[in-house]
Amino acid sequence: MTSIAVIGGGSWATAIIKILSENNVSIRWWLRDRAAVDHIRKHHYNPDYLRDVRLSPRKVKTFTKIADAINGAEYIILAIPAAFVQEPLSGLTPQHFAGKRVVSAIKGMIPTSNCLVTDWVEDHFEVPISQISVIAGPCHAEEVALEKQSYLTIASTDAACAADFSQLMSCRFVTANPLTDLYGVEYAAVMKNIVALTCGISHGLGYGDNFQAVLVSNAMQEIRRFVDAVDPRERDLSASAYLGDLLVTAYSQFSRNRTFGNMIGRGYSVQSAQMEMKMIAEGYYAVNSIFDMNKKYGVEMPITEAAYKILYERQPPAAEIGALKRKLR
Ligand SMILES: NC(=O)C1=CN([C@@H]2O[C@H](COP(=O)(O)OP(=O)(O)OC[C@H]3O[C@@H](n4cnc5c(N)ncnc54)[C@H](OP(=O)(O)O)[C@@H]3O)[C@@H](O)[C@H]2O)C=CC1
Ligand SMILES: O=C(CO)COP(=O)(O)O
Repeated sequence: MTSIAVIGGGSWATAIIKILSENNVSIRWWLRDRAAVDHIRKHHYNPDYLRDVRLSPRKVKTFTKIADAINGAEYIILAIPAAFVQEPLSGLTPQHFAGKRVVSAIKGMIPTSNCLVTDWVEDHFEVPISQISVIAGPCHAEEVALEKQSYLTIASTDAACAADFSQLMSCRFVTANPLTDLYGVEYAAVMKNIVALTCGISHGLGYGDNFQAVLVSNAMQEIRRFVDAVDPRERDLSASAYLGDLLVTAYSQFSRNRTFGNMIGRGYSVQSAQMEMKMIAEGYYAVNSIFDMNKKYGVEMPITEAAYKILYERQPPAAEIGALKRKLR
């Protein structure tokens, strides 16, 4: 039986636990909310996210201290939005991570340093990069809860590491495939959130499917330019880890980033949209990180720039999407 610590109590953590529970695993789940822990111990479902997902008390144990959750675990899965992942892990040291594999389920960047979560884990906790992987691919927690057929990609620089964890993340309704393009997959996952957010803004402004199709096609080219500049290597961006993830997030009713953008397009301020949404839209933070990073690379990125001007320079969405409109082909 494989022992796996899951860090984070939101929708994606809950969905990942549902997938893993289909296999021969023992799950050590850390949530920051004491009341949620008590509730799960008593009622065997998460009171705040995906309430329909039943949690096996035999397989899933909850913890209020991270060090206890990761004690004895072979894998540590991080499933907290990137903007908030540092604080709960701040009491941990490289010793806590020694000999363990780390999996990032996070599609975001550490905002204070603009670094990928996997780079942060490697630097901060001295985990060899070959022992780190990411969970990627087009997969919404809500559809996992409904057991709708889904596909994931597990990316690691080490093929065996990716293959091993792919097995654990495959079940009746999920097929997980390994890939060795760790950085390409991770950057693409961060950037698709920016695109979904911009799709949402356009939709909120009244733009239709015709416009969105062109926006998404241009976005794929923007992702290619940026990823090639940051981590040049042969990769097939039409694979589901890249294009598939972009499509699901840009078009799905479940997308947090699209929903957030839609509110901005309809006139909400960033703060009021964040307050109204019960979940976190990673894209808001990603816009700032990627925009900032690109000062070094100088890649042509009209979509990210438009999103940055709207979200961080408070430029009117209608004017910025209007200007973007003239740059799309
Ligand atoms: N949802 C999905 O379908 C997918 C999500 N992802 C990625 O998974 C990651 C997690 O997202 P998701 O589960 O959807 O997010 P949710 O908004 O559903 O949950 C956020 C989680 O983060 C916790 N959190 C918020 N602020 C803090 C904080 N300051 N300190 C500690 N914990 C905090 C929340 O705790 P609390 O409940 O106590 O507020 C909650 O457990 C993101 O990077 C996202 O991009 C990837 C693929 C699919
Ligand atoms: O990454 C995700 C699905 O693959 C979740 O992000 P969204 O909720 O914004 O689509």
